[in-house]
This record gives sequence, structure tokens and C-alpha cells, in this order.
Amino acid sequence: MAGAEWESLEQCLEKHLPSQDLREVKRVLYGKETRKLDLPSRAFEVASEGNFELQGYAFEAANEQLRRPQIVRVGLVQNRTPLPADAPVAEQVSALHRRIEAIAEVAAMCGVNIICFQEAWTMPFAFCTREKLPWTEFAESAEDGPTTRFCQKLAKKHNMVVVSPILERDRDHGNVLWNTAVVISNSGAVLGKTRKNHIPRVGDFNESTYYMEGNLGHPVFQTQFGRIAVNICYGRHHPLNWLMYSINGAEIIFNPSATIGILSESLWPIEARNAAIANHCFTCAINRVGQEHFPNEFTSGDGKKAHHDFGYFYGSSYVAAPDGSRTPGLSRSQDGLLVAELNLNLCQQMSDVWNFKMTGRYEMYARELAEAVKPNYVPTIVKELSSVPIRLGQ
Ligand SMILES: NC(=O)NCCC(=O)O
Repeated sequence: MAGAEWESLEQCLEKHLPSQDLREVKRVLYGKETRKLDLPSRAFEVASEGNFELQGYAFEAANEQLRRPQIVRVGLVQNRTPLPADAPVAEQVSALHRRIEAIAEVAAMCGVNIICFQEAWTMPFAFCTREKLPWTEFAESAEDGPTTRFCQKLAKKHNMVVVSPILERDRDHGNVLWNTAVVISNSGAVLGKTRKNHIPRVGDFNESTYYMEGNLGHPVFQTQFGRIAVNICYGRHHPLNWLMYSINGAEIIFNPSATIGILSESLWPIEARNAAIANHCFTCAINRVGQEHFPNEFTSGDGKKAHHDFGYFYGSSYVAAPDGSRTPGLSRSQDGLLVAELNLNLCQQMSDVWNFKMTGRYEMYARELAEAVKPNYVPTIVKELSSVPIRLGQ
């Protein structure tokens, strides 16, 4: 399994394919080509000085007579944890704040309107250890914890909506923990929060030790720049989870994630992109980068030896559009900022072409699902009535 040395699928294709083949391969793998955004050269300089990658693309939509284009720029941030996992908690959090502050500066230079960070961005992804301290100390209030206050300042300074996925401690309900994304308006006000609906119990992603499945449903946040929702990590394997955000009107669904190559890299390019197609919306898939090393050994419940390392977080963040096109991914090994310019008119345009909301048989599914979840449900399997073999010629 490749680690940091294998930079990206895109680089590999570009290196090895003749240009004619490359064009056709990209057409099939990536859909209609996204235009490269003309970002300020100073932004590239600052990104390079700050040792992170910057890429920018635009999705086009057809001109309409009655609606103006609804242009919005989103920024997806992927990053390593700058300090080792055994550094003091407060130092780790503050190093991450500083790192994100620097990346957000560049996002502002690129005209980003909505920025989203990776899942549980203020901490190492320590849930594999199943230890409580010190990891639970990273949890904060979604309403007024230090990270929310930090993001409020960013939002106000840059006139940017900030989506901040954190480990939440809910002091109004017995101080329990949640995997939460806080949505902060460009005014600096906390618009609300949303919680991870599906908790993985797969390999080292055994997060059920820390928090339960989210209880806030599928909220969509009306921002000045469009209607957004957040489907946190493992929720991307659940088509109905995407569907419900879309049914509530989401035009852009962010998918802040933490996932490793050995488990999910072949699923990664498909799932968020398929969700964009199926739901006539934009999706933004964000993954962290690098290898995280934990002080105490843990096992993965697979009969293999205990170890200190999570697998390799392969980055590769990308944006997918409702017409099935997508941006190239950010690198597998570097911190990065992906800027994508979206024309939200494309959502309705694609809905009018494909009509999935019209052809979807939601009533039928709702009726059948309501039956299927009952304890006494008998699956509808049609069987041959008689088990006596029919003799031909009699
Ligand atoms: N963070 C998280 O839910 N990871 C689970 C693994 C995956 O969904 O790829």
C-alpha cells in the first residue's frame, strides 16, 4: 500500500499516458473538464512558503435568461497534525489553529466564501486507541469553545463561512461527547451545528467508544453563499444520509473525513461523486494527510500484532459537481487548499436533465422501509410454490 512516496493518481496518469489517451482517460474518469482558476500569484507564493499545495478549479453552468449565475467559491483544507500526538494537548490545538489560520489567509486571498476543515481537525485521530485520556481533553463546546471562538474570528475577518468539524463536549446534556461540525456564518455568528449520523465500527475506526450516532437529523444551513450541509466521514457510505441533506435543500454537501488507504482509497473517488450526481448537488470530500503515531500500542482486532501507527491518511480531497464532473484531487502527501468555484445554477439544471427528484419513488420506499424495520418483517422473496420437481412429458 503506497504511502507518501506515491503523490497522486493524477500525477501518475500525467506521467505515463500519451496526451491523446490522457484526454480520453480524464474524460471517463473525471467527466467534463474543470477550468483552472486564475488565482493570485501571491497566493501561490504564500502557499509555497507555508509548505502547502494550492489548486483551483471552476465548474461551468449554462447561462439562463431569468436567473443570474450563483457563483460561490469553496475552500477545502487537508492537513497533517503539526505536532506529535504525545505533545501537550493545548500545544497541539494551538499549533493546529496556527496552521489553519495561515491556510485560511490564502483562502481569503483566493476569494473563498465557504471554507471547510477536515474531520476532528483540532486533534490527532486518536479514536483507534480506545483510550480516554488525554484524547477526550480535545473535546470542546460547539457554542463557545476555544476553537469555535477562533473560527468566529476567522469568519468575521475574512467574511467567510467556516465549517469546523470538532470533537464536541455537550455541557447541556451531561457533558457527553459528539462528533460535530459547527457552522459559523460569515458574520461571525454561530449558525448552528450538525452531528455525525453514522459511527464506524470497522478496523481501527472504532469510534463508538467515544460518542453515539448523531441526534440532530439532517440540518441544512442557509448561508449568504448558498445552502450547505455536512455529512461527516463514514456518512458518505450511506446513500440515504446524502439524500436527506439533499431533500432538505442542500446545494453543497461537505464531507470532512479521516480515512486510510488500506480501507477506503478505492471507494474515495466514487462515493462523494456519486452522491453529487444522485442528488443534483455539489459535494466536497476532504481527507486528512499523513501517518499518526500514538504513544501506546493498540490492536486492530484482526489477530495482527499491536502497533503504534494508524494507517496512511491519503489526502486526495476533491469537489464533485451534479453533472458528474470533478476536480483533480489534492496530493496524497501534502497539506493543501483546494479552491473550487461553483455555479449553483448547475444543481437545478442537472435536476431538470435527469429528474431524479421527480423519478425517485420516495413514497414507495418510505412505505416499504417503514415495514422493513419492523421486528416481524418478512422479506419479500418470491419462491416457487411446489418443491416437487415437475416431470416433463407427463
Ligand atoms: N472517520 C471515519 O468515520 N472513518 C471511517 C472510515 C471510512 O469511512 O473510510
